[in-house]
Amino acid sequence: MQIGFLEIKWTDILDITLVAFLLYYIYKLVRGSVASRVFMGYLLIYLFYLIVKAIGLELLTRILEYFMGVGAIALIVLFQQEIRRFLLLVGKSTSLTNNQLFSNILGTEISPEEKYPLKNVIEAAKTMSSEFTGGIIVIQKEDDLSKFAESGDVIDGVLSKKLILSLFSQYSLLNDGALIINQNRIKAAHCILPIASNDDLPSNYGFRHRAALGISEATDAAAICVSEENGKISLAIDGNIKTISVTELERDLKAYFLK
Ligand SMILES: Nc1ncnc2c1ncn2[C@@H]1O[C@H](COP(=O)(O)OP(=O)(O)OP(=O)(O)O)[C@@H](O)[C@H]1O
Repeated sequence: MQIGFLEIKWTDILDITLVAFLLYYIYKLVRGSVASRVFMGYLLIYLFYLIVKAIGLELLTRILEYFMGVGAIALIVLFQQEIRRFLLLVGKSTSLTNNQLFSNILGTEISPEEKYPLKNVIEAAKTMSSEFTGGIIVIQKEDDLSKFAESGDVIDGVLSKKLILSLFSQYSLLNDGALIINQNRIKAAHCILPIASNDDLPSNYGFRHRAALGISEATDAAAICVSEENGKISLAIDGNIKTISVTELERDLKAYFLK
């Protein structure tokens, strides 16, 4: 195909489409985190490098080339969480056990409702909210959370509303920190989560909310945060946190885990 003086082959269109998808997925993964600013910074330097190269400023081109060479390694270190999530995403969508046919043959099929028994968690959050009991409940998705579970106390008990409420009760020695849930088991309580680096958060979001946001930035887990101060429920997913009603909590958790 000829557009003006440009000759465009079908491979060029395929190339541009694939790059656009790649950039879109990278943007989706880093959106809202500090990594997104680093990514934008690197992109701007790269654009500057292209301009400098086109103009023919050789010394500056060389310096920028060296800088970007080292920068690429720095980016891998900085983006290791995002790269992991990206690879998990790719692996997940091509995984044999996710395929209906293979699941039936292998007999490994578990319905999403069985895998993520959200009802107990939603009920517990509702009660905690009405009683102004503060707490963070982290629901594991694909990413392994054992590193965070190890920072707390092992529970490994069957998930139930009563157990969640007992662990967060004011008389519990484990009511500080976060609860980590994996499928139908409460893995650990009293866990320490990474604190979010995002500094555009509302002033009423203290360390509890920042910890909930932090785990959602670092992994694909969802974190429910109930405020001790005002009983409000917030939900952190994919590096975003918002204060929501119980009905919205149910809707959003189902959309995230069951679809
Ligand atoms: N890194 C962390 N990981 C897990 N939990 C944490 C972490 N940091 C703080 N918390 C929890 O948050 C509590 C302190 O909450 P803080 O009052 O600072 O937060 P907040 O977001 O204002 O919540 P609230 O609305 O409930 O007051 C601590 O007692 C602890 O249970």
